[in-house]
Amino acid sequence: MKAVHFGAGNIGRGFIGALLSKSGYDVTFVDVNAEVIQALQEKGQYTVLMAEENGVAEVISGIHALNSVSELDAVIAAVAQADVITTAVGPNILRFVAEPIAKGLEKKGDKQSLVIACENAIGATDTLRAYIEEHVHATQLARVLETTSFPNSAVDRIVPNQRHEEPLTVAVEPFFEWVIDASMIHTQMPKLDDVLFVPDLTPFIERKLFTVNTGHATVAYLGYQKGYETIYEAMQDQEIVATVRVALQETGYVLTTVYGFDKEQQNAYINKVLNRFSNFYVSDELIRVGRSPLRKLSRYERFIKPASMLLALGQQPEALLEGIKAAFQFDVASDTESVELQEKCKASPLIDVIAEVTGLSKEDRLVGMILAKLED
Ligand SMILES: NC(=O)c1ccc[n+]([C@@H]2O[C@H](COP(=O)([O-])OP(=O)(O)OC[C@H]3O[C@@H](n4cnc5c(N)ncnc54)[C@H](O)[C@@H]3O)[C@@H](O)[C@H]2O)c1
Ligand SMILES: O=P(O)(O)OC[C@@H](O)[C@@H](O)[C@H](O)[C@H](O)CO
Repeated sequence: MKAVHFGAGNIGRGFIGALLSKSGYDVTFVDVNAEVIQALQEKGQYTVLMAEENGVAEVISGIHALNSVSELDAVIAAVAQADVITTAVGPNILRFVAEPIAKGLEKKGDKQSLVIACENAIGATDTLRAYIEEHVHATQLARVLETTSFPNSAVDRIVPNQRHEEPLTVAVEPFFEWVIDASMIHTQMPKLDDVLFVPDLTPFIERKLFTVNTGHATVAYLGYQKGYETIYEAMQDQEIVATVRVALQETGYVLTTVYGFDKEQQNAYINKVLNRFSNFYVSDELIRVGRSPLRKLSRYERFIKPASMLLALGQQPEALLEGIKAAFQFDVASDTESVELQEKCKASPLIDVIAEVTGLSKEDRLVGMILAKLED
């Protein structure tokens, strides 16, 4: 069995590539980062460390790697031979990896394969599939779609930015969850150990995005305002913990009401998530967790979608608004989206910026509430 994984970064090496390898796949990483690719090519293996007391180290071996810029033909050939093609590059990068995937799928003949985007976004594989379809020749499209499944998925494991003496080593939290929408697989089911296949992904991805990621982003933005550097540090601040807890009660209300998740189980899930954020052995910079505020403040993302749903259910978002306010004020010179957001806020009336960034109309109640909060 062969797998090609685009994105040899934190989650690529620390979770998806490792799980594919442990499930018996011959894994080829594809990345634009020449240093990482060269190191993987030279060593053919790397270490995954569990970020916990006396955490074990696992060696992931037999790894191949290709540079997606200088070895494009080989990337396309690898995709053509792969049973499973995955990505963890960031939602904004999917458009760039679509072409080599499309060219590989064109070349594969009648081989069955799966393409799965492992990104923090609702319908990420749908997005990738749409880009891929733009690059597949019209005469090949029907065959490619017949022989390829494109299931959406949700991935959960905190893997911070980090530096080790051995640069390929990656420390990860022990917890992990990879959920795949089985109803979107019409080809042969893949062999993926420790993956949960579900008949409908929507509740799972929304529960993950609106609990883990809403909570994480709330801690990051509030923590950044208070001058902390890491999630762990911010989680020692009881004011922040209290706000994030209320924010997760707000999203929890949406999740239990709309998807029927059991209230007790949702509370246990929230507690577990907050414990994960408090892991002393994970040093996760607020700047990583808050990265790309324009994406995080967009219509179907971790703040605006649950806040809109809460309003539609007749409840008022309070703590979510605190997080949204802090996100609008996230001012980090190294983050291009943060810089763009701050420039927008200086150049245009706030109500226009809020409507543009959130994708809501200026008349929307939530826009008015965000404006009032920002002017508070
Ligand atoms: N780190 C986490 O805790 C975590 C957990 C769950 C999901 N995710 C999701 O996984 C995705 C990746 O996040 P990450 O934290 O691993 O980021 P990362 O920056 O560590 O890794 C992304 C990798 O993609 C590579 N890349 C960029 N452009 C590319 C291209 N055109 N072709 C091939 N590779 C390219 C980068 O060089 C980098 O190595 C994001 O969607 C993120 O939301 C991250
Ligand atoms: O990757 P992002 O930018 O969507 O969100 C930042 C973090 O919240 C995220 O990477 C988490 O660590 C991860 O989603 C945990 O599963």
